[in-house]
Parts: sequence; structure tokens; C-alpha cells
Amino acid sequence: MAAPPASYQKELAAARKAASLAARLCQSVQKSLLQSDVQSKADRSPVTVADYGSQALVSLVLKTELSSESFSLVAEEDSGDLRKDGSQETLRRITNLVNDTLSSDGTYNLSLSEEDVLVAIDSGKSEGGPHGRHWVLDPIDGTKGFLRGDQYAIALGLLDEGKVVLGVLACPNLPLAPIGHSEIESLATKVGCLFSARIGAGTYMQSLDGSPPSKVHVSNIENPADASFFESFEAAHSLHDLSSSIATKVGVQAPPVRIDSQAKYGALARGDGAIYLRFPHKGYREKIWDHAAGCIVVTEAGGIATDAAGNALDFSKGRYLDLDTGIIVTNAKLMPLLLNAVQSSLKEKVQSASPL
Ligand SMILES: Nc1ncnc2c1ncn2[C@@H]1O[C@H](COP(=O)(O)O)[C@@H](OP(=O)(O)O)[C@H]1O
Ligand SMILES: [Mg+2]
Ligand SMILES: [Mg+2]
Ligand SMILES: [Mg+2]
Repeated sequence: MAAPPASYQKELAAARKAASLAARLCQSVQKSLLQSDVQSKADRSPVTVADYGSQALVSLVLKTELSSESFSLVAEEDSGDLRKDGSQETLRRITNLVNDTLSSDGTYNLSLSEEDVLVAIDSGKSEGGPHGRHWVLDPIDGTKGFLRGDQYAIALGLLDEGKVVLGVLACPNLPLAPIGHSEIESLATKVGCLFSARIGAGTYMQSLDGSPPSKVHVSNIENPADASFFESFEAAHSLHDLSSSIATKVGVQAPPVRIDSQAKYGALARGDGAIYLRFPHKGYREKIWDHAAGCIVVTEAGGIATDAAGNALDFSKGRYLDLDTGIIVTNAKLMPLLLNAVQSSLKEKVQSASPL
């Protein structure tokens, strides 16, 4: 008899637990961020004690909860810089953060040494690929937003035979109420959302402090004039001019909503806006941890995510996404219009760049 199809329920519960704990660690750091908490990586992007602490925690919780022999994790950070001279104080701070978060939760009777933390961080070095199961983690997506006190997410997905089968997005600063409509945003709005999705089972949102989950769905807007769109806050991450030309072409009237991280996918999954456009500068290669969890959160809520050529995102090629320019996300009704506008704006961009 054939084995029943995997339901991934146990894995999803472990992923929720891991991301919620990591969110707790990140929140405590964001409240009292010190100058010495922030380092610069070799590519000059920022990394903080919270990125490292979150990665160590998630890796530890998954291993403890699932006790599976073959554990593979594809994650953004590694311990290289932490092992260098002069990093002892940073490593001590990360170790304290991880241990404090574990003991505040009380579920695990664990106390980690500095070496344990380095090993936990480095268990994220897997190359992923088309076979078997691989967890995919961005311990803090939107580190620049995190540093500004804005949006960020802990993004955790699971690949099985190259496909994303579950995803969890913890967004500690995302309001529970819809965003993008300034008239209903107020300082009193409660924040902290946890999105979770399982293949074939839909997308749910709950508050990070433990409200019961409720099912969410993408916007069913058909007329682009009623749609609003999301893009990166950082102009260095996505071409704002290009998305503005696409939005104009398709008939969007509202100004872009610019927020950091995969919180964009979460907000889209619950219908806050109808479109997400991402067009990195030439030569940038997208990493799977920047999209795996977000992608299933939005597709299980009824959305579609493709590259600029309309191809589904392929997570089976290792640590990088192999795609034609850009990522576009919207509902099934708007996708054909949006794809046309994308193609036409990209053509104009090439024509205006080439010498006469
Ligand atoms: N030049 C660039 N172009 C596009 N994306 C970039 C980039 N430099 C960094 N990124 C990615 O953009 C992510 C944040 O996305 P967003 O702009 O939607 O907030 C970063 O994730 P991290 O913050 O995890 O490093 C990083 O992986
Ligand atoms: Mg990221
Ligand atoms: Mg990150
Ligand atoms: Mg980073």
C-alpha cells in the first residue's frame, strides 16, 4: 500500500514554535539595540546579534522538536565573522540572548555554550536542492527595517522534493489590522502577526501573543484602479521607477506602500493590497530564504507569485532562485494585466538604455 501523503502538521507546529521564539528574541533586541550589536558583512549588508540569535534558536528548536536524523537547513547567516578575533563580546551577547529566550519560554531545559551557538548557526549551511527535505530560514528578513524600528520578519519554510510545502512568517511589527490605508492606521493598533501555510490547507494568521488562527485570503479586486501595491522600502533593493511605470500602465492609482521584508507577502495574503512588485538592480541574485515562506503564505491564500516572464518561482536549484528578472505577486484576476504591463515596461527600459 502506498504511504499516505505527508500532512506536515508536526513540522508546521515546530516551525510556528521556532519562529515565535525567534520573534521574542528579536523584539527584545529591537527595544534596546546597541551600536555594538550591529556588524557589517563582507557584502557590506548589516547583520545584528538578533539575526545570529534567531538563526541559532530556530535551528535548535527544529532539531529538538523533530529529532529527525537527516536535518538540512538552508539559512542566511554563518559563524565565520563570529569566530574572528574581536568578536568574543558579540558572541557572548548572542549566547545570553539565546539562553534568556529559552528560559523565558520554559519549554526547554537547555543552556547553550558559545560553541553550541556557533554550531547551531552553522547547521544552516545546507545547499538545498531538488531532493529530500530542506528547511529554509531567513532569521531576520529586512535587517535594515529592523534597524530603523520598522518592519521585519522571521521567515521559515520547508522544501520537499524541491517544492515549498509549508511556511511561517513571524512579523513582530506588523499591525493586526490592515495596513496601507492611512486613515485606519493609528498608534494604538496592536502589532505582531504570525502567518502559517501548509500545502493544500490554506493560510492562517494569528497574533504573536497567541490568539486563535483565522483563515486569510488575498484581495479579490479585479479593477487595477482599486488596487494598491507593495514594494521594498529600500530603493537599493528594488527599482522604484520601474514599478511606478508598471503601476501607471496597469491603471493603479494609489501611491506605493513601501515596507521592508516578507511582511509584504503576509500583508498581501490577507488582502491589505493587491500587488507586490520586486525588481532588483542588474546582476543581483535572489536567495531562496527571501521568498520561500512568503511565497507559500501568499499562494495558499489564493495568490500567484511569478518571475517577470510569468514562470513560477523555482526553489529547487540550491541557495539561489534561478529566475528571469523580478518577482511579481498578485491575484489570478490581475495577473494577466500585470504581466503585460511588466513586459511592456521592461521593453521600454531596454530601449531607453540602448544607444541610438
Ligand atoms: N541589492 C539588492 N537587491 C535586491 N535585494 C537585496 C539587495 N541587497 C539585499 N537584498 C535583499 O533584500 C532583502 C530585504 O528585502 P526587502 O527590500 O523586501 O526588505 C534582504 O534580506 P535581509 O534583510 O534578510 O538581508 C536581502 O537579502
Ligand atoms: Mg532576507
Ligand atoms: Mg536576513
Ligand atoms: Mg541579510
